[in-house]
Amino acid sequence: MTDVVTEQPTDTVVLGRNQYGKAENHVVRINRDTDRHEIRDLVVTSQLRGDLEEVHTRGDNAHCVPTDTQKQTVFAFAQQYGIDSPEQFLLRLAGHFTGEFEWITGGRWAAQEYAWNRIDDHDHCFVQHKDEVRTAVVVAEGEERTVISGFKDLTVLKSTQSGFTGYPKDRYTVLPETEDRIMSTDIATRWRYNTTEVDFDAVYEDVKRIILTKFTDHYSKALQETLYLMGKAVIEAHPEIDEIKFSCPNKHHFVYDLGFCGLENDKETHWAADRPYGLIEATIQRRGAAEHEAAWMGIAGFC
Ligand SMILES: O=c1[nH]c(=O)c2[nH]c(=O)[nH]c2[nH]1
Repeated sequence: MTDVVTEQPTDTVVLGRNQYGKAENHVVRINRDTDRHEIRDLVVTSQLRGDLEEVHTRGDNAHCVPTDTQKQTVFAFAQQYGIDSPEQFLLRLAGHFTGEFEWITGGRWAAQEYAWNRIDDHDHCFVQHKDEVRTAVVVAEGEERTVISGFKDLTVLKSTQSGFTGYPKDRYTVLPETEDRIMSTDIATRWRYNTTEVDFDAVYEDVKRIILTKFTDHYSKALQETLYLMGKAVIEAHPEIDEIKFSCPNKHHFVYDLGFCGLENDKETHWAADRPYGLIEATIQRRGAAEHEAAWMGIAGFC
């Protein structure tokens, strides 16, 4: 063991302002009390201030409430008290930390909330309250024109009616099977027209509508199945579209284990992990239609 060097306060430096904590705890709280689920989606940062002099100057952690404890508290409070509003949630955290630890005299608590709207007033399917980014590509070869339209960053979530079972298991498999999980993705899609005689705005809106409605209307056995069903519905409804591609992250939402503090968590409080994520890509084509590899050249991120 190496010698522990404890720095003493000196005449040359003093500790200035400081605060510390756990940043960007992404907590998704589903209220499942009735079949009509409610969702609150917050990214919460907790930082403590107070008598932390010796934590810094002597390496004495007696006053250092771990950032991990701050994180656990955020998830435990989401489960225990729910999330009425970001402000109320942060005030509760502030009250807790300053009340629980007498040397913690203040702090800073911040949140960003992602708002969700119901898809078609659905009970448990939501689309994030932001606009997607629309994309368009035209490729010319001689007289031929090929149009590929699409969008990205259409974020959707179903809080139930999704599972993942029946997959092969080997010695590296730890994932438990589930028949009830959150499924969420940022939909990126592009579709290729077989004609330019199209009301592009109208078809765009209809493809988006079909994709959103399809997302809601089935129990999903995997994101792969849902992408296939969405693509199939688009191809079937639009004879002017021969091919549609998807590139969609499976945005994992892990049920937060709150057993450490005796709280049950029946798929209500989730940690929305940003990385790693599944990446599910697929092309759905009209049977018998000509392929057009050259039109896709230069469009990255789709297979
Ligand atoms: O919908 C899913 N598809 C997968 O391929 C997969 N793999 C995994 O671990 N979870 C999931 N979920």
